Amino acid sequence: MQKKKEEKDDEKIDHSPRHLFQYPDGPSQATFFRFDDVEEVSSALAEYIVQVSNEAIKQRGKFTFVLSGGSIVKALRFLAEGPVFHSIAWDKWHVFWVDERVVPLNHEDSNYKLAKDEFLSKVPIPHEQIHAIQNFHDEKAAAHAYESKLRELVRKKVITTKTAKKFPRFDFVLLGLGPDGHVASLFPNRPSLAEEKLWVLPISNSPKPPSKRITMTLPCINAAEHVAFVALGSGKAHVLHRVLERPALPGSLPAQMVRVDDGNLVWFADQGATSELHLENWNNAKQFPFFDFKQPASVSS
Ligand SMILES: O=C(O)[C@H](O)[C@@H](O)[C@H](O)[C@H](O)COP(=O)(O)O
Repeated sequence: MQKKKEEKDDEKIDHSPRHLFQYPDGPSQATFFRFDDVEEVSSALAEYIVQVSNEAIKQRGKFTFVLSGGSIVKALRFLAEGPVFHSIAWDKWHVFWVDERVVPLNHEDSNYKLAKDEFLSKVPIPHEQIHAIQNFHDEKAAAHAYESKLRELVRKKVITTKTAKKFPRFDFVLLGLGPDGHVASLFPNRPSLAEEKLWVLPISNSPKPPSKRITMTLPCINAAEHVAFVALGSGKAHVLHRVLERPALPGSLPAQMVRVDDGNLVWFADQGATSELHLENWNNAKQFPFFDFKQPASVSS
């Protein structure tokens, strides 16, 4: 009888993708979506992005979308396919990067090149609305130049800001999860995690190659309207368990420091990535009907 009940509870957790997850050591909350495999995650992520994009375009005629590097860029492929592709007003999109490596934009290590090959070359976003981080072979100059560019786009009202805080408010930031808990190019136990004023920082000694990088700062990420983490595959299982279920020492897990100030933090993960989570302890998770995945995306006017 007891076993049957447990099986039933498990089933409820496994098959419902919507849970309101509360971080272990504070009031900050995130919505957690769990799916069977990468295909399902990619399709749900595409629908989520469509919904956020259409809403932003309806409200202010633009959508500001911030990309990461890493394996998750491939998960954007459903945006460039079928009815989803046709439901997006691509000419209203502005694309940014949360981090970049100091290599030429056509180099194999470039996050811009990865995004171009996997996604941007398949969708009609006007070239001048793709705001790559130009690197000049010097991470300090590049970080400074990108922050100036973002500030100029705030003045031109392409990017909004929060009135009380002086940080850009991007509509959507997409983040990958590093095996050591890093996010963007913000690595564990580094002074860059404590930055409070700057929007973009140079990184000179990244433990993940290449060592020279440029990254948005935590307050810049946390000021966004929607931040989505994507964790795929069993290689992310242990770090996902640490980030979601174990309070960490300050600075030791940058991903745990992503706490969206006044917006939505959402996790998308597959079975492999969630295999070390103790979902049976998530019984307090409430159903959170943030949006209905089954609704067809509407074309915005
Ligand atoms: O430029 C980068 O290196 C990234 O922006 C970085 O933060 C990445 O998203 C994670 O390291 C996850 O990468 P994988 O998904 O490839 O493990």
